[in-house]
This record gives sequence, structure tokens and C-alpha cells, in this order.
Amino acid sequence: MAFENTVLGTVASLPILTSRNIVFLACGWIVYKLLRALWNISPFHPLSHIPGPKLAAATYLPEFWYDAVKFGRYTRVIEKMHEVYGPIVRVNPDEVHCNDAQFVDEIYAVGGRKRDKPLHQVSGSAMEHSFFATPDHDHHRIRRAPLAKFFSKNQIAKLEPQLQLLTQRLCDKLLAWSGKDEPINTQMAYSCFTSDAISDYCFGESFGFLARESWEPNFREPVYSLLQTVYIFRFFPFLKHTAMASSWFINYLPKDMALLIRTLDTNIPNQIRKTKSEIDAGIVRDRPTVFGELLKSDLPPSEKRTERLADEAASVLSGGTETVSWTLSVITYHLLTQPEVLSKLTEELRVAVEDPRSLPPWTALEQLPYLWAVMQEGLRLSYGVSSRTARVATEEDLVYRGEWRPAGGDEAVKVEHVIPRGYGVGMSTVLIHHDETLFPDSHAFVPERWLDDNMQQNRKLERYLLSFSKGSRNCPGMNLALCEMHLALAALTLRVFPHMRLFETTEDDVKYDHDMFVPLTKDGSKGVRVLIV
Ligand code: HEM
Repeated sequence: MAFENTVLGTVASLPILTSRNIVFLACGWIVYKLLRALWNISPFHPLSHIPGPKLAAATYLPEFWYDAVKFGRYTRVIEKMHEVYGPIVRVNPDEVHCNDAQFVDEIYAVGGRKRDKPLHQVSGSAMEHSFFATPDHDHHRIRRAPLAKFFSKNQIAKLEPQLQLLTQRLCDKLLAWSGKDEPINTQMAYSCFTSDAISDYCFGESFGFLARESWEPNFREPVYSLLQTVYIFRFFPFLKHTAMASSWFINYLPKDMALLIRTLDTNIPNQIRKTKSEIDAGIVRDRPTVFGELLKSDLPPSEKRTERLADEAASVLSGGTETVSWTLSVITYHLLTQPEVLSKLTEELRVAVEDPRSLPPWTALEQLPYLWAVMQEGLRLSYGVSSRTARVATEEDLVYRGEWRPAGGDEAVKVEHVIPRGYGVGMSTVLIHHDETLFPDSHAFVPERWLDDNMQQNRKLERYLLSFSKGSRNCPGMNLALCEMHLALAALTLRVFPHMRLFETTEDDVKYDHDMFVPLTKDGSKGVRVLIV
């Protein structure tokens, strides 16, 4: 108490921190915010011609309320805005949202057209030095290029023997649960598989989760703890540094937060330091590892700092685990609830696979039309990143031309808007994937929509599948993800699904409800749970 009195007394006695000055500063801040809001909705603002609710155009308050306070619920509000205002709406003072898949290639462009990420969106990421969170187009290219080459189709083919091994290990471990009364959460099980795969590739040492007796611990909890902070950090980026500084009193923090800080602040940087010292000591691994090669690459030294590479590793490890395991869980649910789909898939695989313990290569599996269709449909209904991700065209204005049929109106009206350079414009996968004109009966799992009349792959719809995003900032891990999913799905279908039964799982356990960057189901859902009989 005496200490507090002294400190407060000292602060109060600082000449600039008088109560009068504090009131003056607070008033100044409020006036500034009001003037900003007025400017945002004035006809002089470059986005003034974009339709949308006035409050969202004036301030970030609606987004803050629905995403940060009500947690991840702005996407649904944006969906309603589109019903009222059309395919292009202004969702905050600096960002436009588009709900027309025909505009995908303009927003998520390739071919040298520069696309920044809006600062507001990247500031939500705790991995601020990763290329994922790098706003500037050119800087992003420098950071992404040396890493992305490890995920080309050729490189993944070299990794395939290891992935085949892990696939069989996953099936063996699931089958070892046979007869146990204890349900398995499939996302947790599949996450052990995907995190073993990506950790092995990144550092030459897998987390070893599949080799353990139980499904816990796994990497799922650190990833979800990481994602839980996205909306709060987006509005209060300074909290990132406060949170990281709290490693001093980690033992007193809530379990999730402690796990997050331990993972980001200790475990991953230690892994980078270990890789560095192995290189310094001249130790050569049998297989090249992603971070070993990055450290040896000609990236400038500032890009090879432990702190930066640790952010990169956290982004690759988290990007590479839950997305794949969630997609596989969604597919598992739909296959187990639709026996006719499962039996078509099984039939196709039985012809193509002689021995499910020794699968054909991914390049052969991906030619199987029904397996491919099941995968596409699973990706569509698992969304990848469900919340909106925007891009900023820095060198050209984007011109949107489309048609829109207002609710209750008989006639389609023509819509044209110029989105000025320098402002964010994005889409939400979860809205595009339920566009009924592209995907009729969009909530149903129908692999046949991806097949033509001859039951061969129909690639026309692929253009509208945004699960891996598009353009220069699309998912670099797509080949790894597809390889893992083809192998896992083939082996699970032939070896495990005949023994797998859903346990207290309904559609609510896979159906999108809100976002945490990735899709989340209704609060209280326990995920897709199964028994092995
Ligand atoms: C089904 C599996 C996956 C899906 C659906 C998926 C989806 C996505 C999406 C939508 C983005 C763009 C995010 C944005 O616009 O901000 C992205 C980026 C990214 N993904 Fe994936 N991903 C998957 C698997 C993986 C894997 C296996 C890795 C591991 C290498 C990975 C690593 C990354 C990274 C590092 C980025 C940032 C790219 C950039 O900003 O340039 N992802 N992913």
C-alpha cells in the first residue's frame, strides 16, 4: 500500500500528467475520432460511392463488436449486408467486401500484379515476422519464395515415403482403439498425423505424436490458442508484445495462453537455434529440412534472425496442421453418414489399390475421379480460412461489373463500381462456397457435382473453390496438403472406415457457425467423435 501510494504520488506529481491534461488528451482523442468518422462518411472519401451501412463506413465499431466481442461473427453480418446492398459493400472505413465469385481473379491476382495485405488484417497475427503477416507485396515475395519451393509437387514427391509411413501409422493407431469404449476426436487424431508430417519436414524431427500411446498432447491446442487471439490483436496489436512479455509469469497464466506463449516463445525458437547449431557444427541430415535449407539460403542475414524464422516456423506449423485435419474430419463425417458415397469410394479404391498398406503414389491416386470429387467437396465444405481475407491493389483501380437481383425484385440490375487502389477488397470463402448458382443445394455433401456425365473429373468448378485461396498469396502448402489427404483418405477408407462409427456426432459438429480465422462450429460442439468397433 505504501509502495502504491508512493508510485501513484510520483505519477501524479509528473508535471505533464495532471488530471487537467489527461481530460484534455481524452477529449482531443474523442474529437479526433469523431472527425475521422465524419471524413469516412463524407462524399470526399475515396470509398464514399461504395454501398453499405453508414456506421460500418464511419467506424470499426461494428466489426469490433461482432468479431472481437461476440467472437468471429462479422461474416454473417456481412452476408446480410450483401442481401441489402448488393455484391459489393463497404464493411469498414477502409475495406470493401465482394460476394461475386466472378471477381476472384481480380482480387487475388497473379502475374506481377501487386497485392498487399491490409495492415488491419495482418496485425491480428501473433507471427508478425512471417510472410503470411507481411503486408507489402515485394517484401512478401522475398520472404515467401525460398520457402515455397520446398512445397512444389516435385519436392513433395520426395517426401512421400515418409508421408506413406505416417499414414499407415495413423491407421494402425486408430485400429488399436478397436473395442475401446473411449471415443476418438477425429480432428485430434488427424492433427497428430499432420503435425508429425510438417514438423518432420521442417526440422527433420517429428513431434512424434502418433508414436505415443494416447492422442494427447497434440499441436491442436497451441494452434487454437494462437487463433483465439486473432481478433483481439487485430484491434489492439500492442497486446501481442505484452502477451509475449508475460513469459516471465507463464506459470500463473490460463492454460491455453501459457501453452501459446511456451510454443511461440520457447519451443519453436529453440528448434531454430538447434537447426542453426547443427549447421555450424557441420552435421548433415539424410534428408534436407525446410528450415535447415532456409538458414543456408541466400536470404539476407536480417531475414535469418531466430526471432523471424521462429515466426515463419510457427506460421508453417500452424498452417499445416489444423486445416488438413479439419478437412479430413469433415470428409469423415459425411462418408460415415452417407454409406452410398462411402461405398462408391471404396469400390473405386479397391480396384486401384492392391494393398492398402502399400498405397500407390499420390500422383496415381489423384487421377481417381471419385476420390478427387470427394476431396473437392470436402475442401468446399471445410472452407480453409472462413473469415474474409482481403488484398490491396497498389498500382491499379479495380473495376467491378456484375449483376444483382435485389430481394423481392424480379429483374436483375447492373452493378458497376470502381474500387480505388490502396484500399482492401476481399471475399469470404464461406459465402462463395454457398453461392447456390454455382453449388446448388450447397449445404449438402455431393461429390457428383464435381463429375461430368461420364463420371470423369469436371474441373470447371475449380475456379470457384477458394479453400486454398488464389493468387500470389495463396496457400503454399497446397501440394503437401493434397498429398497427405489423398494418402490418408485412401488408407482410411480401405482400412479404418469399415470399423469406424460416429459417436454422438451430428451435422452441427461440422457445420460452420462462426470464425476464428478458420471455421468454427456451434459453441459446445465436441467435434467429430468416433468409436472403432
Ligand atoms: C487443407 C489444407 C489447407 C488449407 C485449406 C489451407 C488454406 C490456406 C489459405 C486459404 C491461405 C491464405 C490465407 C490468407 O489469405 O490470408 C493459406 C495460406 C498459407 N498456408 Fe495453407 N492451407 C492448407 C494447408 C497448408 C499446409 C499443409 C501448409 C504447410 C506448409 C500451409 C501453410 C500456409 C502458409 C505458410 C500460408 C501463408 C501464405 C502467404 O501468406 O503467402 N497450409 N492457406
